[in-house]
Amino acid sequence: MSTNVTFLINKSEITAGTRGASLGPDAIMTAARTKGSYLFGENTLEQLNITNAFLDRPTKYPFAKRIDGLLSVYQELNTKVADILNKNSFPIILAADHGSAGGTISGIKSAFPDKRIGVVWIDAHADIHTPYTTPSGNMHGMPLASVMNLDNLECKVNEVDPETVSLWNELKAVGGITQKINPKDVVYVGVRDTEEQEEKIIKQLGIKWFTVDDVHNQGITAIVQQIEEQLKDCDFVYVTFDVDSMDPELTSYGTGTPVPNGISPIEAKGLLTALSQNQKTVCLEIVEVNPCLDEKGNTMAEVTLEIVEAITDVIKNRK
Ligand SMILES: NC(=[NH2+])NCCC[C@H](N)C(=O)O
Repeated sequence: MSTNVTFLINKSEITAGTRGASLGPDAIMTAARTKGSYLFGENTLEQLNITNAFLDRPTKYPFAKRIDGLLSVYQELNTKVADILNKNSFPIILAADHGSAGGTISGIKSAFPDKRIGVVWIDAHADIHTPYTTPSGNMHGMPLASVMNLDNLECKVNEVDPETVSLWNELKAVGGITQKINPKDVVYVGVRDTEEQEEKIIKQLGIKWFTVDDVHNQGITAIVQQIEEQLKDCDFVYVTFDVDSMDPELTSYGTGTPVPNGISPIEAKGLLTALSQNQKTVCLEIVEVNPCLDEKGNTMAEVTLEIVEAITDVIKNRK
């Protein structure tokens, strides 16, 4: 028996600060067509509603930009991801920006409310801000805090209005369970661009963090072993891959918030294929390809496609 894969395309790019990530999933599909790959025709493909019209009017929430739109994205993802999992299919989400990852996690938790879910967060950024601590107001910096039910008031720098607070609390409650993830069940890989408010809470919560140097020095096998050890008490694992975890010099600047000195595309592929082999892994997400910013044509999407092809192959051949 092989595992069935469902690609879920989410083109809402309302949580990043730069424009164009909504074209990321299409850029990956274009890379596939150029290459003559039928990856997206051979597997089930579903689309989420697009909320990008929120970008065409001002947002009312400076410390949680377009949180009203993101709430509907979370709600839809919560239902869709749970549905795919309940049909025994494996969701691979190709999303525009990272802000929606909290909606994906809500969907996993809704499908398995009594199970403990681990998260592998492969990214240049920690994405653990809250409206109280954000330097930018961009919601793609907050998904992890939303699923761990964090406010981080200790590091508060923003005076947040009551309407934003109420939307933030609604966002955290999507799916009915407010704390979906235990901080001990989160592992960072490649994170290297954080703010002080984030560093404080990461330390306080004791979140496991593998740096780019750890990946270079210890190698993929050792890192994956330690990730699995850290998540050994989890029933299921969600892996999310922000392409800005990779070194822009070895890929391209085709992503909204590139950061120098990342992991290599070979390391990324090794990491993701190894994590896909883990039977506990039930959902993968790939985010932040932005072809509008790509100085090398469609390179970021091409590099990403190779990784998507490799993980799909591993998952489909899983027993
Ligand atoms: N997934 C990402 N690209 N996140 C970027 C976040 C950048 C910064 N920490 C912020 O909150 O604005």
